[in-house]
Amino acid sequence: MSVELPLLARGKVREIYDASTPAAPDRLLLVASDRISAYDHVLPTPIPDKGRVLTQLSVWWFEQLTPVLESFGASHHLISATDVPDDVAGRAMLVRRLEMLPVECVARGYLSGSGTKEYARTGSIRDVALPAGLVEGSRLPAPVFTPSTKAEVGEHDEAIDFAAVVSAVGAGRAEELRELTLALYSRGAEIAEAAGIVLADTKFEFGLDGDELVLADEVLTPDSSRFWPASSWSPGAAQPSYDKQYVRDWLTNESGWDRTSTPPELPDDVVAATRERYVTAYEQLTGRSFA
Ligand SMILES: Nc1ncnc(-c2cnn(Cc3cccc(F)c3)c2)c1Cl
Repeated sequence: MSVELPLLARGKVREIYDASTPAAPDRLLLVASDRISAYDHVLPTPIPDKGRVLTQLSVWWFEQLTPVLESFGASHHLISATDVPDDVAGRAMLVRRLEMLPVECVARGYLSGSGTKEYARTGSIRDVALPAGLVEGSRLPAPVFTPSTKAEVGEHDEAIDFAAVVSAVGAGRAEELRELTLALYSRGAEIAEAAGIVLADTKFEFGLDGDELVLADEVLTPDSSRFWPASSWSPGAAQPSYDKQYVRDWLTNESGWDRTSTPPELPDDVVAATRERYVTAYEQLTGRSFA
């Protein structure tokens, strides 16, 4: 793939390019690859169309969430998902370049992953006390804002408390981030639930355009969120991932991989089933067929 623009950053499964021109400065191109990561490793086998499905899902969510953003006097960074280079058609977004805020804005509606461990130790998540008796996969009484700092490439994000957010962005902006994060999550979870998908948690990134708060990055995709099939939701154990479970199960039960060396290639049937999960999630959520 040869996007003839200066590469600014490369994530595990995405790249970001400088798309500014003298006529249109302060623009970036966010490109989603077909790469998939599991157990903190980028796998060698691409999932055909994963980049396109997740990009088109973000585009659709930007449309759905615009009323929530506007109610906060905020906006999103998407300029165009069609005015992009041919060789990344459908899997790239032309966006406004923002001054990114140094906070990963995570909202959790369910107990899972690091949240379960924190709850087991303290009976709460950050500064939010929770009822006793919750287990892995339990729905929380109300969604919780659990911010973290952006880690260096390859490291895990580090949990921070609300006071640290205030230190980073000021009290007013911190409160706005928490309220907007929770409102966007709640709207997303409501739409997902109607489509048979549990949106267990998600991570938003925001930036500033002048003094305006802007929703950035990818939004409510299975890479930035935990998607669980509602039909199999059963608190008390780790919930199956809507999109990555075939890959995780094969890697754990069939491949013999030791989870430290370079991961093996995926078999064709696991690739095909995983592609189908991404397409199905898109079609169930949006009601649109994936071209
Ligand atoms: N609108 C924006 N303005 C300024 N910066 C960003 C920005 C920087 N980094 N990221 C995360 C990321 C997205 C993809 C590939 C990567 F390597 C990293 C997003 C954005 Cl989205």
